[in-house]
Amino acid sequence: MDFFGNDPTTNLLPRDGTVNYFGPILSVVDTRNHYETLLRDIPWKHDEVVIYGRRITTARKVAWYGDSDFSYTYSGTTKQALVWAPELAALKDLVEKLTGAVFNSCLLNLYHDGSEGMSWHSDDEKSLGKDSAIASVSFGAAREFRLKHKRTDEKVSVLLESGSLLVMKDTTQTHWLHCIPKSAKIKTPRINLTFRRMAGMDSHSGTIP
Ligand SMILES: O=C(O)CCC(=O)C(=O)O
Ligand SMILES: [Fe+2]
Repeated sequence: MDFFGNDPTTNLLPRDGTVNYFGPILSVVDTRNHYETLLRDIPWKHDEVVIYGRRITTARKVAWYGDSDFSYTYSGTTKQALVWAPELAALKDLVEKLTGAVFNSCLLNLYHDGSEGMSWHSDDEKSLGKDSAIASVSFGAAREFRLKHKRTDEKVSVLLESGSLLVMKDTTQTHWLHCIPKSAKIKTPRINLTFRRMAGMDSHSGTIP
C-alpha cells in the first residue's frame, strides 16, 4: 500500500515510546463519505469530566463503541458503550490489518471547529491494557497533534490529515503526554476515532473492574 509519501515504519519519538504516522489510508471519496455519515449518524453527546472535584461539560462531543454494551467509569463519570455500528466495524478491520493490533473499543471525538481541542493528557487509565496500542483515525479539518515528554519536555508535532491513521504504542502513554491545540484558523469540524484495547472486556462480563 502507498501511504502517500509517509513511512509508517518511522518512529516520530526520539525515545521511550513509538508513534507511527501512516498518512491517509483511504481514498478521497471514501474519506468524504465516512466524514459525512459519521457526522450525521453517530449519536454525539457532550462529554462530562470531573476536574478538581467540579463536573465540567465539554464543548467537544463524544461517543463510545465496544464489543459489548458495557459501561465503565473514568474521570468521575460513567460512560456507556454502544455496540459497533457496521461502518465503525469496517474501519476497525482496516486499522487492525494495517497495524497488526487488535482493538475492542473506540472512542469518537467531534471537534466542531478550532475553538475546541484536547488538553495535555496520556491515555493510561487502568482499564486500558498496559502499553497496548492506540490507533487514531481522523476525518475533516486537519489538526495539529502534539506530544511532550513528561520528564525531558521534548516536543513532537504532526499534522493529522483527513483520512489518516496514527498509531501510539509501546511505552508512549507512560512517558509522553499528547494534546490537540486550539487554533482560531480552523472553522470546520474534525472527527477523530481512537481504537483501543480495554482490559477485562474479553470475558463478556459487561463491566471493567
Ligand atoms: O483527537 C485526537 O486526535 C486525540 C484524541 C485523544 O487524544 C483521546 O481521545 O484520548
Ligand atoms: Fe488521548
